Amino acid sequence: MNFIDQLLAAQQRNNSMLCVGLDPEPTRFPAALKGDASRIYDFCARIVDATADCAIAFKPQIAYFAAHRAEDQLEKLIAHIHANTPQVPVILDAKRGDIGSTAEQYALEAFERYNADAVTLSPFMGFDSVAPYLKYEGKGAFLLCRTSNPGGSDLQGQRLASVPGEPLLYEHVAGLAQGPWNLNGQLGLVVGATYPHEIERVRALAPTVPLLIPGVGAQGGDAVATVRAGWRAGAPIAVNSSRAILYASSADDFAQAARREALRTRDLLEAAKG
Ligand SMILES: O=C(O)c1cc(=O)[nH]c(=O)n1[C@@H]1O[C@H](COP(=O)(O)O)[C@@H](O)[C@H]1O
Repeated sequence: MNFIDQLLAAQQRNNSMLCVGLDPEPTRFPAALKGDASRIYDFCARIVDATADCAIAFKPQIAYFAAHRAEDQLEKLIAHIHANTPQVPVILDAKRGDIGSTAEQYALEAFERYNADAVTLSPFMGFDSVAPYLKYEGKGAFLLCRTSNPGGSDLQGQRLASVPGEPLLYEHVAGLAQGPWNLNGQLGLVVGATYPHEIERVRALAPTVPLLIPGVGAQGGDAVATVRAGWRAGAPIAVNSSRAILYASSADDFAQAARREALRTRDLLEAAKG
């Protein structure tokens, strides 16, 4: 099954557009695990197991593992998800972007070392920096388009006078992902939940690609406005929340609290479909 079909199947099975972000910070772990980077896998596996039936995807952020020399725990975690929850795909949030020869190594890392189903990429270096990922049949790649942070507009909001129609940079990226760059039909776009107007614009320019939409929860994005702007039947959206779910409780009941917050967010997103 290719990545987009995996997303559609998980969305249907779990009635969910919620992507559970796995951004483990040992200093925020509950007392029994607190400060212990060797317990990153244990913490994340508990979250995965508690939210597996209400997620469209899991999104581990690689920096939270690499910073703690915990790449082996990330490998083990993704293997755990595939073994126990094969119906929920894994998006490796690595935001890679480099010349083709280096991109080949990054693609190998994402899809063979970690066995992720999709990866996040920066499109800043152009098509030849994205192409190596597209050689992996069935794997997905999300291009940063209009990111959730305020500084995203510094570059993404600039107008391209030399491109027909003079689009803003993020609009141009959306058009490339919907059209000429989408060689294997597996490209998606990242658009922040903090900018619903821009989600709507991206959806108009890229009506069929999947959208990864981070920014609900800790960043304060509007879940209802996000779904209204981005959801269309047949074009999946994965709305990510990380810290609000992971750290819903700092006590021993952290996994149950994560589940409650995941269910609450999942239901809010579903209700907004109208
Ligand atoms: O690519 C991403 O996932 C991403 C893009 C973006 O525009 N904004 C954004 O916050 N993210 C990631 O989404 C997650 C958001 O985490 P919370 O703010 O804790 O929900 C982090 O892992 C970010 O790195």
